[in-house]
Amino acid sequence: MELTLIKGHGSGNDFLIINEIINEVHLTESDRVKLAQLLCSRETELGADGILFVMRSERADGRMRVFNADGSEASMCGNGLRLVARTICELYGKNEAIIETMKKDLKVRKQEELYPNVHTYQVEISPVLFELKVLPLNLNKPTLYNETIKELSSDLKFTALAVPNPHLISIVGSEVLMSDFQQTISEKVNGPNHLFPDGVNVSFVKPIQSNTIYVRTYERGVGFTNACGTAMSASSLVTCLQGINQFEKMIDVYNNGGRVQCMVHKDGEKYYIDLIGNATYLYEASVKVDLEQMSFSVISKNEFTEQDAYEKLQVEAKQFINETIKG
Ligand SMILES: N[C@H](CCC[C@H](N)C(=O)O)C(=O)O
Repeated sequence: MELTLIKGHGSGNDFLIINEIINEVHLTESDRVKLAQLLCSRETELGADGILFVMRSERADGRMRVFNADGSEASMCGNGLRLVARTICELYGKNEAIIETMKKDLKVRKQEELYPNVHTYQVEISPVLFELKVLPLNLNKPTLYNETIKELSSDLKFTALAVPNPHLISIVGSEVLMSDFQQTISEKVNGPNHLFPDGVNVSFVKPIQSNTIYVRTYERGVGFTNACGTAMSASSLVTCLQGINQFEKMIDVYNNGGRVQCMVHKDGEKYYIDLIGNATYLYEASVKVDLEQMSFSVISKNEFTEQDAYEKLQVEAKQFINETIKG
């Protein structure tokens, strides 16, 4: 089959966007799994953290399905949703839209630029669920809020939540952040294990100053990524619950791929988060794919020029991280 796709990124979390609305290909479930495994491999000319399939929706402006590099499907993807928001808004000439995702239809909209000449979108991260059976996390309790998990560590405290993809979050100091502890426990909970049978995204969060945090995430189905949008949103919420940051105030979230902003809202007993960040296109490519042979070739590639503007944001973010955390 022949496909055109766009490679883009949100905070350096990179995706291949396959727009099924304009491609008019018919993809089966197994095609999607194979496309993710084949095209996302970093050994190939493309390579990415995941694939975003943009589809028509019967009730919303568009629909997103996200597959991790290992072929597993995720219920949600914050950085990816910004790219899908851009794709749908530009396709239909809109400034805001509703995107159907696996668990919920979510509001998205074009936003003021986060940095000069950086395409910026705001996406809704919701629902937020704390019940461990939703993640799932097999512990003998209904929720886990700032508590230890004895199988992982005797002193680090974790909070587990689904937004609605599953996250395990710990607020840590520089020493733990610099150690290889995150990798060790992330590999454990993402391999065959009884605690998290479906795996989990693991984030370590370092508060930097008022309304400013740094988040590093080991993603389920991928490994360490530059950033994870749902993880940064869930982490922002956890810092608000712990009184480190405030609800309804903009939080700057630094990550290894740059910076985003999160605002955490409390609506009665429910929480939701606005995630604001870049939706940057890198190139458009036409590819010829043979899923039986699991091979592909790139027929043409046209670069966008907008990455130059994003790199300036990235340089500033890196400098800030080096001075405040690693310094
Ligand atoms: N690895 C994640 C999906 C991708 C989420 C992400 N990259 C984001 O920006 O939210 C999972 O299996 O739940």
